[in-house]
Amino acid sequence: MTISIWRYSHLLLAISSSLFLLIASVTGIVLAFEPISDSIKSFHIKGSNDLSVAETIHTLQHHYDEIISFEIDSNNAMIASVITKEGNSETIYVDPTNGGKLGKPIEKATVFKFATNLHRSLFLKSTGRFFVGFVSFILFIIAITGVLLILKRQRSIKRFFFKIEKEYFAQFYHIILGRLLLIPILLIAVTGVYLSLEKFSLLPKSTISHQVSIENSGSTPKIAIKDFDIFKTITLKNVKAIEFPFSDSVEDYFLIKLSDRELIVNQFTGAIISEELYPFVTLASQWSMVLHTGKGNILWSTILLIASCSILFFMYSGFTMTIKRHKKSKLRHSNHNKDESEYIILVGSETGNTFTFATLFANALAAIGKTVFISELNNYSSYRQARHLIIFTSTYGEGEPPTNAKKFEQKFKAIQPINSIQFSVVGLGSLAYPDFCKYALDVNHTLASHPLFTSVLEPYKINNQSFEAFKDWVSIWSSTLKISLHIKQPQKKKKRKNNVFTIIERTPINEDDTFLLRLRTKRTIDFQSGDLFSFSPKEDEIERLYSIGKVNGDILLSIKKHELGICSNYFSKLQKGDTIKAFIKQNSTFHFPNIRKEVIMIANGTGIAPFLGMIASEKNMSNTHLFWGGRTRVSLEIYNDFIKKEQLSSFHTAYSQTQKDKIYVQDLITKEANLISNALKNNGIIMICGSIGMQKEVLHVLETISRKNLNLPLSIFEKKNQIKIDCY
Ligand SMILES: Cc1cc2nc3c(=O)[nH]c(=O)nc-3n(C[C@H](O)[C@H](O)[C@H](O)COP(=O)(O)O)c2cc1C
Repeated sequence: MTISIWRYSHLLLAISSSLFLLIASVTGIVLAFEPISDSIKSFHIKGSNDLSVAETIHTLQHHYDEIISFEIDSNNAMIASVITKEGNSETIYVDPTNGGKLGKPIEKATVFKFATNLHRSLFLKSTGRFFVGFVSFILFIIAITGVLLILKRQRSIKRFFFKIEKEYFAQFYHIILGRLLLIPILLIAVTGVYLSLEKFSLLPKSTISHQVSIENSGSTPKIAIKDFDIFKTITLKNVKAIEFPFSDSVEDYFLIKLSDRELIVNQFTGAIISEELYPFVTLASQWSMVLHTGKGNILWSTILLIASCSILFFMYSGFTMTIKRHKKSKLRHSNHNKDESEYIILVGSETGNTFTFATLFANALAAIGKTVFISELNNYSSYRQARHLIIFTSTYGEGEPPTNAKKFEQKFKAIQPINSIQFSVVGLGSLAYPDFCKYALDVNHTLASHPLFTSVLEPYKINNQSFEAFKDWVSIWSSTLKISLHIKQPQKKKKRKNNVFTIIERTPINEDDTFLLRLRTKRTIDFQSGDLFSFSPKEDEIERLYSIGKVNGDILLSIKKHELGICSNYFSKLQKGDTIKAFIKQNSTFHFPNIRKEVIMIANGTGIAPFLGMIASEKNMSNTHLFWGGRTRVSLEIYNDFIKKEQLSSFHTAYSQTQKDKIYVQDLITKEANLISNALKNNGIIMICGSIGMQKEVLHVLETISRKNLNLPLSIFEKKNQIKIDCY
């Protein structure tokens, strides 16, 4: 299957460096604990950072016979090399406030020594160091290609942190963690590369050469060290190390290493003999070390720890995603070659889901003895025996083709068909995106504009990979072509963890064969009205989804019993106290808006269920209007208890069977054109729930109103997510 260049690079680099990344991240996890452990055992004395160098030297000189040097470690503790009054030479941690000995420097723990060597050089000396540096560079590229993939998915930089549609655990958290930990991972990679370049002396020279000023090099006027101006102004906070003069000779001096510069100070007069800023390369090395190791900063080392763990997770989730995609996109072998086949099936798919449908369809045709050829849209060609072309394609970006369909249009223009062909296009997409199945519509348009291609059916759109909708299309297509097709069930999905729901109330079945179920579960589940109740009956294990109303924490379902409906018949027999196993799927694109806006709720039949929950949960519905279409007044009765008319701004009903002239919900909308156009203009939300037929009619009316009253196409408001749809 064709995959985009960025996904390909991301994957290839991840696979090729996986072993090294595994070692680097596991040792990185171990090493992240070192700064934490060091800081717990630190000899840092609180408040000592603010002592001046003058005070500190004065205190130490009282306490020790001679001071050779001292340095401040990454945890702000002072290590000094001294000669004690007893004449012993020692390197010890001292308390700068009183000069007292605190302890001896602790040797690095064996586990950290081992992890450091493995992390830095894989115990392979220079060769290993080179590999580690190179893998850091690869990690950097993996992170950048990851960013590009997220940008492609989110469609703009502005939307980088916008919501991600959850397909499955590995995919969702790969993206979520990738966004959250992008900066630490980039820093780990860049600093890793920098430190390796430094080790191989590939960076510009970073040593300082001091220019000694002659006029400050004399030994007069002699001043006590504690009175040196420069020592009085520098506090320990800024000091990295100080080397004391080797002898009383005027050529020997204090060497002061600060965080950004080095100073040479006359040991008699306290005058600055030389002052040099560190070059950028040295500062960058210091920063790289701190950022790469987290030394001296527990918060940063904790972030590094999380980032190292996340790299392991990315490896797991990345491979899971790849295997999943590969499995889905594996094309079954066509039972005939392209020039022998009567039925040509072409697939446009980015992440493999569309292949599942196309393959089921191809199998069904092959099962009744048809010659079938199935391939990717990019492989479009001429087909000697073809009579039917069936295209299944998803849509990406802003109505763009998936990667394996990008060349289709160009090839279609270039290749002359041999025979006249009947075609059908099935779009797989999601209503969560403004350009729902747009690419399928484009393909349909391209085919329709060719004289040798004849359309069998209107292009058909499938939302969220609905198997039900797919089966509907197969049945329409096959009855149009007078073929009897049997679609075999897809492979059973891994069982999800169902919850047990108890029926706590039900209404009798009314004259429209509709009834309400109220369900409760013992476990606390976080859900909202508009989410979906997922139930898979034992008979076929195919998932059915029902829009939920949430009423006082219970689930309210409105169900219409269909003569042959496995689920609706099963539900219709459930009595109070019965239990069923199901789970709740989040459907955040159909939640009531959080921000107070005008909301127009439009439903027909059982589509009212989520709105009943919204009315029950929302205290303030002063800006909310409900439009509902049913057969008769009696149809409304089962819902009456939940509709608080006085709470709503307005409630409009359309009964199709009550009067001679049928009135549908779209007729009510036409009548209230001003209400609708004002809501659209003022960023209000229109929510539609119910049958696909009603959705089509309502959208048509909304389009007309929008164009007439606002002079704008409805797509403007669809793009701004002002139209929310949950129809089936
Ligand atoms: C990043 C991204 C962008 C998408 N853009 C659209 C879109 O513009 N229009 C649409 O109808 N569906 C869009 N979808 C939904 C997919 O087309 C839908 O999930 C489809 O079933 C995926 O099929 P595939 O796995 O075969 O590619 C998008 C999905 C993703 C992840």
